[in-house]
Amino acid sequence: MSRVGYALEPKKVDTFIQPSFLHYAKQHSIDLIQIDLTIPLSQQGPFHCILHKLHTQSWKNQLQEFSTKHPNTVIIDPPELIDRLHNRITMLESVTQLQLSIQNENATVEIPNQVVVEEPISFDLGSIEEHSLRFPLIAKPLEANGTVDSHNLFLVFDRDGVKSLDNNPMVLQEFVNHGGVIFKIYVAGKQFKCVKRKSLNDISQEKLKTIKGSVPFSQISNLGEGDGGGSSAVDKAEMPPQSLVSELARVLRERLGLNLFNVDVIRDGKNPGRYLVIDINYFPGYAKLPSYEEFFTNFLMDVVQQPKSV
Ligand SMILES: Nc1ncnc2c1ncn2[C@@H]1O[C@H](COP(=O)(O)OP(=O)(O)OP(=O)(O)O)[C@@H](O)[C@H]1O
Ligand SMILES: O=P(O)(O)O[C@H]1[C@H](O)[C@@H](O)[C@H](OP(=O)(O)O)[C@@H](OP(=O)(O)O)[C@H]1O
Ligand SMILES: [Mg+2]
Ligand SMILES: [Mg+2]
Repeated sequence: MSRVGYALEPKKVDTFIQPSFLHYAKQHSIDLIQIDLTIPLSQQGPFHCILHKLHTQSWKNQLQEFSTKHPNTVIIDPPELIDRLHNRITMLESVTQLQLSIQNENATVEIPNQVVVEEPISFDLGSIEEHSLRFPLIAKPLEANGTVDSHNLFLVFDRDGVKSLDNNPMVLQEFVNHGGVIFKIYVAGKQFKCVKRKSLNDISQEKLKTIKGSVPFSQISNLGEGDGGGSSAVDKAEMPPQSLVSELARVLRERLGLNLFNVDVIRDGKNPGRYLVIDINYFPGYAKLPSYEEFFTNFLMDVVQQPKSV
């Protein structure tokens, strides 16, 4: 039996550590063991591998100490590399200037045009022109550290909308119409899977003439059905080419130096060969994937069979 320790928030334990997963992993000689956060990590183990999604300095110190004492334990993943996903600018840096070699596909992968606003109240609106940003924009807290606040997004329709934002560092990103469907590529080491989900509806030119200021994300669904969107749009949407999905998963895994993440990708409604990465999340909700038990166990088997080289 290989021993895999996990250190996760209680909510994540509830969703991710399902009995079906524990059972499937055990059948494949993987024992998943909950790390007791009330006891120093150094007093626990041994572990072939440690999975974690905790970001306190105390946890990072414990991991560092454990790793020094037990260099053969694989830490999935290094905290300093995970930290790059906690800032919405550094998160997307690995995507810029991606030269994907996608066979037989006329496709590009980019990120939306965006700018950081440190203080919305005193923001120099001239920067909007300077960065050639076009309304509507989507405003996202710069910090993406898993807190409720980090998911408080706004649609911004004009300059007054920028001024009305909460006075925290934000990223202003161009909203790209994409037919109301988002593609989520889940990566776990060499394993990857792309699924489609409902996303924000397109914003029509008509609507743009009538809506002013900014609208919090929680109210965006009240803007009406829009053009496209809805669950039938999801059913009808064509998946991105498999070669794009596999290349994106492979290249990002290499560039980020991470094993566990998902990538949110949209397809430009005006240019179906243009794909945009809008978000990358560390250790996402794998349990939402069909047969996640097998998907994740395959990953763990790769890790324990080839320590330190996944
Ligand atoms: N640039 C964009 N253009 C169009 N739609 C966007 C854009 N950015 C985000 N969205 C929409 O807003 C949603 C939330 O944005 P994003 O994924 O960046 O936020 P998040 O808080 O990090 O979400 P989560 O981590 O839960 O996936 C996306 O799933 C998509 O529907
Ligand atoms: O709350 P933070 O730490 O930010 O992480 C969330 C991610 O941002 C989301 O992307 C995850 O949902 P998806 O797996 O549907 O992307 C979401 O999955 P979950 O709610 O199933 O745990 C979380 O992992
Ligand atoms: Mg997202
Ligand atoms: Mg996110």
